Amino acid sequence: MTAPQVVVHRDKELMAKAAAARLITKIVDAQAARGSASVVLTGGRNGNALLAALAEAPARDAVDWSRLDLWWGDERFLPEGDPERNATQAREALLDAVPLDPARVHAMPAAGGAWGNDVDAAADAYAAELAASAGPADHGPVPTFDVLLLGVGPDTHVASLFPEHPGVRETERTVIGVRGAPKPPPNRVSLTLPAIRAAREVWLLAAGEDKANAVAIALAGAGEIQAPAAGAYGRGRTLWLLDRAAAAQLPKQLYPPASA
Ligand SMILES: O=C1O[C@H](COP(=O)(O)O)[C@@H](O)[C@H](O)[C@H]1O
Repeated sequence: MTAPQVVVHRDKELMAKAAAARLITKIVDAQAARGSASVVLTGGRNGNALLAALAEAPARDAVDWSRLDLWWGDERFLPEGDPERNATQAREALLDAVPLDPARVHAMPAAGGAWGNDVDAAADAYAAELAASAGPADHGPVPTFDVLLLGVGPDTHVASLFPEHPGVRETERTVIGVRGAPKPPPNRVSLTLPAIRAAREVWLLAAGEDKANAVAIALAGAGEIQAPAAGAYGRGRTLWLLDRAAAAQLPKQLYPPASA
C-alpha cells in the first residue's frame, strides 16, 4: 500500500486545470517510456471538469492520442448515449475533440446492448476485455494502468463501490455488476478494489465542501468497507487532489505544508 500524498489547490477550477496539466505530463512520459499509455477515467463532476480542462489545455497536442488506451472505473448501466452515462459525459467533455483510436477506447457495456439488461454479464464481459489486454508483465488479469482517476463521493464511495455494499468486499473479481446502488441509477458496473490497486498511480479527486467529511474520514485511517476511498491506492503512488473546501476538515498533520 502506498501512503497517500495530498495536494490542495485554491478552488475547483484551478484543481481541474492543474490535474489536467499533470495528466498530460504523465501520458507523454508513459508514451516516451513504453510506447503507449493507459488511463482509467472516472465519472462525476471532478472527473468531467478535469477532462474539460484537458480539452482547453494547449499542451494537449503533446499527447499522441492514437497511442492512448482509455478504460473506465465505473459506469451507470444505462442505454448507449444516455446523457447520464459516464462515457457519454466524457465524450462531450473531451473524447470527441481528440484523435483517439476507437479500438483503444474501452467503454463499459451499455444497458440494452449485447448483454441486454444483465448487469453481471456486462461486468463479466468487461473483465474479459481487461484480461485480454493484460500481459505477462502485469500483476493479474488487468493491465497495469498508468493513471487511474477516481472521484470521491460525499459518502466516500469511489467508482461504484459504496460503503458497506457487497461490491466493496469483493476480493476475487476485477469487475462487478452493482445492483441497488444508493446513488442513482441503481444498476452500475464497477472495477473492484483489487483491480483499482493494479494501477501504477491512483489519483483521487475531490472538490467542494460536501466532500470535506468524506476526505477527512478516508484519509484519517477509516476501513475500506466503511469508506471505500480509503482502500483505493496505486502500486507506485496514491495522490489526493483537493480544493481548499474539500480539504477543510483534514487533520492538521495530514494537510500538506505548502498549502497550510
Ligand atoms: O455516480 C458517480 O459518482 C462518483 C462521484 O461523483 P461526484 O459528482 O460526486 O464527484 C463518480 O466518481 C462515479 O464515477 C460516478 O459513477
